[in-house]
Amino acid sequence: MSTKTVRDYIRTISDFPEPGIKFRDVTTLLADPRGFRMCVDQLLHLFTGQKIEKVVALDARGFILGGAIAHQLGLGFVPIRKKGKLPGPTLSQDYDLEYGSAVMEIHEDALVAGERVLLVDDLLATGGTAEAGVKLIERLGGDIVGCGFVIDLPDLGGRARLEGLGLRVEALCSFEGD
Ligand SMILES: O=P(O)(O)OC[C@H]1O[C@H](OP(=O)(O)OP(=O)(O)O)[C@H](O)[C@@H]1O
Ligand SMILES: Nc1ncnc2[nH]cnc12
Repeated sequence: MSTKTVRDYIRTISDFPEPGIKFRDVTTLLADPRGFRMCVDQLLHLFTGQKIEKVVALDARGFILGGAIAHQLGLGFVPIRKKGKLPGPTLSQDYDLEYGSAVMEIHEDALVAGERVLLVDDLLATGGTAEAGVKLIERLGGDIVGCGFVIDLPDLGGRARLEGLGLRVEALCSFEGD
């Protein structure tokens, strides 16, 4: 019987997209039927018993997980997209990345004030992307139940940043000190 964990399915590629970055690649996790199911089931399990009304996920890798989680919970899904991709009226939020900076957007009518939201992405590094998502959700009046990630890179400070905002942060595995 296989004892592979979610972490075991993740591939590391050095010097992508820039020299010095160790890219933690979830495509190898998602391509494996057991790996994909395992990570969706484990994320769901972490939030069992919580009242969640919408699943919001971050462009682009977060959509794969967020869509599967929303489907499994029978909930609606809301995308937070990189600038210029959403067709309707949007709110925008600047953010910094481990390698660059960008703008995220959400449709103005994507959430009802007070709606209880689970925020999902594949990976937490500096937390800049997730914090932009948090700000957009909160600007629409959303109430964030928690933030779920497959991978945490704690050395980059994202978990501390989100927890400093009073948010519950859950990740299935971490890579640190290497
Ligand atoms: O915690 P941070 O330092 O903000 O980094 C984490 C973000 O970086 C990656 O997305 P990326 O911007 O590479 O976009 P992609 O999902 O479209 O590949 C990852 O999927 C997270 O969204
Ligand atoms: N090291 C990393 N690997 C994969 N995605 C990332 N997003 C930000 N940092 C990353």
